[in-house]
Amino acid sequence: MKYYAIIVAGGSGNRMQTETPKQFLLLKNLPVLMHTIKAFAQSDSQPKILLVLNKDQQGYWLRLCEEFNFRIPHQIIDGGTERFYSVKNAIETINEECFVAIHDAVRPLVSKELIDNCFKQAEQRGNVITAVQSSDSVRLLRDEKTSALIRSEIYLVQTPQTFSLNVLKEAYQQDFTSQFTDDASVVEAVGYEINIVEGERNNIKITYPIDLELAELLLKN
Ligand SMILES: Nc1ccn([C@@H]2O[C@H](COP(=O)(O)OP(=O)(O)OP(=O)(O)O)[C@@H](O)[C@H]2O)c(=O)n1
Ligand SMILES: C[C@](O)(CO)[C@H](O)COP(=O)(O)O
Repeated sequence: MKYYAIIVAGGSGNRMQTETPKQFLLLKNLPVLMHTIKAFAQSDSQPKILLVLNKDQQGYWLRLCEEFNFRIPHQIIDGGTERFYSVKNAIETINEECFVAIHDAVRPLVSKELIDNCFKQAEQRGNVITAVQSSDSVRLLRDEKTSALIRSEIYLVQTPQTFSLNVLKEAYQQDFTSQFTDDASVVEAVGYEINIVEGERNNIKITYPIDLELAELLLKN
């Protein structure tokens, strides 16, 4: 079976509030995005890597690759205005039967073991997304009233999210809605059940400044 990894790095990082988009910030002296690509390149699955980048940032990325002597092969795809369109652009370039892991560039601590497990489980079950059970109590706020949810039923979703290419091609024909916050929600909307595999607690998404500080602490030397 062939494997692909779509690494989405087409965002502008508004919540991070740094001039340089967060995917290019240094984490232990290497841009965040390079850590992420390295994890996929080191996996046994050896996926073909598609990197989605905003057109305006592609030149900057190529200069970073020179500066850091970063030689892992990857194909650059133009980003879209929403994560949905960034993923869609990448899917449209793939034309062979395969399994595709979609991963946020800003989750640089993903392990190669988790990546390999996702490809293996997706082949067995059709699709698989990574998630961890909530360790906090959770409440729903609706119509100004809060109510407790059953914590053991709540999963916090991560990436990689891995699917067969055919399923992704079908799902990404849909029109975008703001409820599509990840790939699982897009695939579910065309009728597929989504399978969960245990994620990793340190597979954090760098969203706010504190997340970068946490990643520095969590990253093994
Ligand atoms: N149009 C977009 C928006 C997001 N992403 C990517 O999707 C991942 C998860 O998105 P998020 O953390 O929301 O990143 P940003 O959109 O950059 O952040 P913000 O929402 O704070 O602006 C990131 O790796 C981001 O680069 C993308 O490829 N294309
Ligand atoms: C895909 C994702 O990382 C799963 O948790 C998340 O939904 C991305 O959300 P964001 O608002 O685009 O950061």
